[in-house]
Amino acid sequence: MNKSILIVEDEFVVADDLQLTLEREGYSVTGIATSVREAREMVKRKKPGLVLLDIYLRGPVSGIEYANELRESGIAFVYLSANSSKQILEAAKATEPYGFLVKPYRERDLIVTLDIAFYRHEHSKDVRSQVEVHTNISKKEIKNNTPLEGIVGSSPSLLTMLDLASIVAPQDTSVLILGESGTGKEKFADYIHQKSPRHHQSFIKINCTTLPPTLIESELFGHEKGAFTGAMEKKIGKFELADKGTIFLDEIGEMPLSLQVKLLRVLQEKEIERIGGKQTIKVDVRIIAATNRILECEIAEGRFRLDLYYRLNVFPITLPPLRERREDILPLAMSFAEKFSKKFNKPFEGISDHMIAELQNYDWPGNIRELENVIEQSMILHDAGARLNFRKPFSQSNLLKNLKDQNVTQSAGLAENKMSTNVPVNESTLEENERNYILQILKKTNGRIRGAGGAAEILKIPPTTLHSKMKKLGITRTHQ
Ligand SMILES: Nc1ncnc2c1ncn2[C@@H]1O[C@H](COP(=O)(O)OP(=O)(O)OP(=O)(O)O)[C@@H](O)[C@H]1O
Repeated sequence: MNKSILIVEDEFVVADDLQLTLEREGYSVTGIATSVREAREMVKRKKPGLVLLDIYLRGPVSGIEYANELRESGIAFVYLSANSSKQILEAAKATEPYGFLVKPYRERDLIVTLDIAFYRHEHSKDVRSQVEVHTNISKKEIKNNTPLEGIVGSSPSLLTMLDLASIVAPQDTSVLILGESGTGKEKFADYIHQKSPRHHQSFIKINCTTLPPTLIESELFGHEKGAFTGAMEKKIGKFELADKGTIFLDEIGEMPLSLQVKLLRVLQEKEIERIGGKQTIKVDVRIIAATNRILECEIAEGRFRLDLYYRLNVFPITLPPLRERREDILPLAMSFAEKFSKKFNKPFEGISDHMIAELQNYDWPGNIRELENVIEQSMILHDAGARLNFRKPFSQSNLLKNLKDQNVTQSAGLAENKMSTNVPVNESTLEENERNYILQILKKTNGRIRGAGGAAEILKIPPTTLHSKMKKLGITRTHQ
């Protein structure tokens, strides 16, 4: 691998110091350019493996503008900049750099960043060569022939992401799945595992928000007997359990900083240590991480480690929100309606025109999960002999109120555009429906009420309101 570096930096002292450090660390420095013009010429002549690029340079062209040329030529680059304002970070990010170092940086950060940058560049080459091998997996073929493990949709943006997932699946690289809540990140992680050579091994999921920080470490890495108060028995952590398989770390943006260091070690050294343990244990685990947070902002605010970000971000897949792929709404709705008609043993004779229009017009802030919930609610309330009708999404009200409104509307004989069931719903059925619905949501969130992806957020009501509703409906923890 070509480990030579071109320094593009117009401050002589900084450049000179960099050169000394890099050479001491075993890298070869192909030269120092003080402007983009010089850099272009040196890249052509010396063909460096990586460019360390200052953003503000002598001459009319900035480092960020030049970065686009480097990217197009397939040359890795890492920014060096004293300015890390949001605006600069955004502009830099758009050029897909292999790293960003904020001056003044520590020598150690420089070395780690370069190590990761070379590693990522090498892996992205593997992936690129796979793209060539896979050119026959066209989007059309995925759409028509390849079993998609329950992934519904044929919008170009979804198919592009499926293409990427199919390409990266057989590779042993980490994958970072980005996207708003409910866009299908876990579904994609599952798909990647199923399509990987590890598919006969375990696929272990862990949600970094559902466990208190004190428990995550033991959950991930395990502990020895007596490691801390309450550790009565030895516990094998998820990483050991996932050995030879895949681990899915959902909501990675929520992982405490102290654990991020340990995760980095798993990625770099492929080893773990149980809490209270003395020996290191080798693990062979592929990591797929997901988040709905903007990790760059988390990094800028000191909540996420840059080195871990670069390790995980070897192959990002960004899932589009449902409102940006409206053509998928109807196929998804149909597939959920069929699923729930079987589950609730209700006939399904298609979706009413009114409902189709409402589904298409709504913006789906909770994405596919919200659509699934709406279809589930509608199916619960659906009657035989009619096409499936729409009930206002939960976000606009609560179920009880909607049903009451609907009762009033029906008894007043008004043909208002609301979900309609043909028979009036009595109060006990309303309560039962609401109770069942809340229980289902709580089951999906593993009983979690608060926070991102919690039941209150899905139901679009404050957690305190949900608590009092649960109390009123007699829902206790044992029910969940
Ligand atoms: N393309 C799809 N086809 C069919 N079902 C889907 C698709 N994408 C997601 N789903 C379903 O939508 C629901 C939400 O998906 P998933 O849990 O994968 O989203 P997520 O992005 O991981 O959500 P969160 O960020 O809240 O964890 C799940 O029930 C999943 O099975």
